[in-house]
Amino acid sequence: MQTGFPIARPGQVIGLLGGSFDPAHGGHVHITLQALARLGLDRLWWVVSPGNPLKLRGPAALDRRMAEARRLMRHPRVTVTDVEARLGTRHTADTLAALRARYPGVRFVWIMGADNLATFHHWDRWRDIMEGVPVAVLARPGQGLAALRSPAATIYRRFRVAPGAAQGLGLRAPPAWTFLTVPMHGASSSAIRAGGGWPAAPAPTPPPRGPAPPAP
Ligand SMILES: Nc1ncnc2c1ncn2[C@@H]1O[C@H](COP(=O)(O)OP(=O)(O)OP(=O)(O)O)[C@@H](O)[C@H]1O
Ligand SMILES: O=C(O)c1ccc[n+]([C@@H]2O[C@H](COP(=O)([O-])O)[C@@H](O)[C@H]2O)c1
Repeated sequence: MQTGFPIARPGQVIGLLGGSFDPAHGGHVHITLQALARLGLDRLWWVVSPGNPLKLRGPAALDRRMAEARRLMRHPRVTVTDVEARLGTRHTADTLAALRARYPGVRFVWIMGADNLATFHHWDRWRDIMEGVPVAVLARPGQGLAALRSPAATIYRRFRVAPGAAQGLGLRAPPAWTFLTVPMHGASSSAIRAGGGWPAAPAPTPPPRGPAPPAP
């Protein structure tokens, strides 16, 4: 099992799929395999977040999410990592800056689902992210239009890379982003949580029973 900081060599192209993974599911595996096939990556890391800075509700414990992600995602070119907890970063702009400093010469590509492109302009220093690393966006059911009409997509329209050229995305100078209309997978962590597959927190303990009410 991988522990500590993952290994990467200068010149390698590493895809970063950041997420809460609360819990990991088939949609994450699906876009990972699509990204590996379509983006010319040497490796892909699942960057399991200590907690999305925009989400009010805290996720399940990091150890638990890591263990479940590692159980689900088994591939020789994929590493599940808690680098953000190790680096002490939460915002993606900080994570990318810290990774670039720690891994000189490694080329990182930020990977996300279409729902995140739609709200990308709310992220902290989102333009620094766009201008710091190439970005790959993968289709997600019901999210395509909002993503492609989003402020981020509109402002960076000129820098969009055609899907046919996406194999070389990681070698391009940013800003450079692509939208891959891959076959879609409908899984989401929120649906799993809502279905009771992964309770957000231990079930509340019922209040202690008091004495039985007096008989009427
Ligand atoms: N089914 C999917 N198709 C495409 N992208 C996905 C899919 N599921 C997750 N992603 C992407 O994977 C990354 C991590 O997702 P995350 O861990 O938040 O899971 P989620 O299912 O989106 O969670 P939630 O439902 O709680 O928002 C995000 O960039 C998200 O857009
Ligand atoms: O940096 C930000 O402002 C920011 C805002 C929202 C989401 N993110 C990152 O986006 C990734 C996907 O988040 P999530 O919770 O949708 O899985 C994860 O790595 C988050 O840390 C980052």
